[in-house]
Amino acid sequence: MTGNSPDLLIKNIGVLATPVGNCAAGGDGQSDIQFIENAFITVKDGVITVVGSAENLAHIIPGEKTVVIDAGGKLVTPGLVDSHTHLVFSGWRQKELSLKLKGMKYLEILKMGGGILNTVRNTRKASLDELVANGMKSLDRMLEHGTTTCEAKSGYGLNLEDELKSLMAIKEMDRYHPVDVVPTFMGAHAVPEEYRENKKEYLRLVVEEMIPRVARDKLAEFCDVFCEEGVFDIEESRYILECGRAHGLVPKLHADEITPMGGARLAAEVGALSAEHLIYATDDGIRAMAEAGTIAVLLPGTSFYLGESFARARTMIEAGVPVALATDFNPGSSPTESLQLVMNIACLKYRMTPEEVLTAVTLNAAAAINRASITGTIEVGKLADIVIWDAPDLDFIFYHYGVNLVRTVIKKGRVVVQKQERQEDQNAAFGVPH
Ligand SMILES: N=CN[C@@H](CCC(=O)O)C(=O)O
Ligand SMILES: [Zn+2]
Repeated sequence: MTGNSPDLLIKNIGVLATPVGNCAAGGDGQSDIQFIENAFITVKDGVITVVGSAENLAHIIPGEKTVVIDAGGKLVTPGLVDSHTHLVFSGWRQKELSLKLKGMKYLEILKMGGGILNTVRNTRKASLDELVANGMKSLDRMLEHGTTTCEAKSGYGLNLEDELKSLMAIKEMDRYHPVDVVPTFMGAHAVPEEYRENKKEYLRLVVEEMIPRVARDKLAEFCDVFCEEGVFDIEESRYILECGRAHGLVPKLHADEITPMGGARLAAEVGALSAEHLIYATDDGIRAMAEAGTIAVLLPGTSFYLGESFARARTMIEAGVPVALATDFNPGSSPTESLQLVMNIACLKYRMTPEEVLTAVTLNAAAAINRASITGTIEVGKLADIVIWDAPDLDFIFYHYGVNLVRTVIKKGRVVVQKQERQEDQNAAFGVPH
């Protein structure tokens, strides 16, 4: 009897909101959300076994060991998926803020040897353990804000040894932290200072030494390149991504972030799973992505933080490109772990609806890192990655902004975040003299 009873029962869900399916949703499909009122969920061995509405709850027989969570009539969604982060680094860059306020541009700071190159100097000096400790702290913050899976890029090592160290740090974090961490190799994040006069030689190092080693040691699933003016141009980016693919690394691309370079089209041409940023993607690039089925990973927090324009999310959705949203968490252009904040910015600045945003941070984000068959929706057979919000409905989390509205986070069926609830009676007692 106990053998068949669920490990976890979440009951009294006011409204359960989830996309459905295992594939990225574009066009009208981006706003297809299933809403179930008065819902419950059961979980066994970390996997969702039943999603039902209250009238069927009587059929569920909890065992002695079943953990029962009362969702208190609140909103429940899938755990959030952050599909673009630069999680592994040492040293924050708060000094750049005053430069930015004086009008200095992101690429100017990089050209002076600051920006990414500043972080490279600090990351090279850091030990593996230090990188893991820094990353774990940020993963804690992500989890508190509802993120249950994230992607993480290397790219602050920029030599064989330190790129491997960064990817090993990701592996360690994935092993020890409840958040699942999916690794991307990004040795082509910048040209390191020692190769400034000899970029060709750095390209050779990436292609002939780093990629084969990363692939051999199974340290990454994806290969990403910063395709940008003064960093890697279109043909250099194509060369690196094709070499990565030949070694089994799926292409991704930082495309058209600060300069319109034709990155969106390149991503489509090389069969990239996703193109990221896309602030200056052209109509032609967007069409090419729609035809190729490339997912757009948009990063509105970065536009907000750099004072740049906002990507044309509505044009992309209307063209049928599936849109995902991510933090771009990094120490320079987007120092935030909160996907919730990004959801708010996307709603208000991209004019994406709450339904479109929910798909963008769950199903589409999972698809952008090849995880849509196991997470990103609340459906039988998927991992029990679930958030209970201190909110009565989906609209509320877009309306009440700038605060953390997560109440409970469940990862693979285990409660990993539980906020202290204010008791009704405590509320009632408020203002009563002692
Ligand atoms: N644009 C390139 N890489 C990061 C920024 C990294 C940094 O500034 O340290 C991004 O995606 O925004
Ligand atoms: Zn990035």
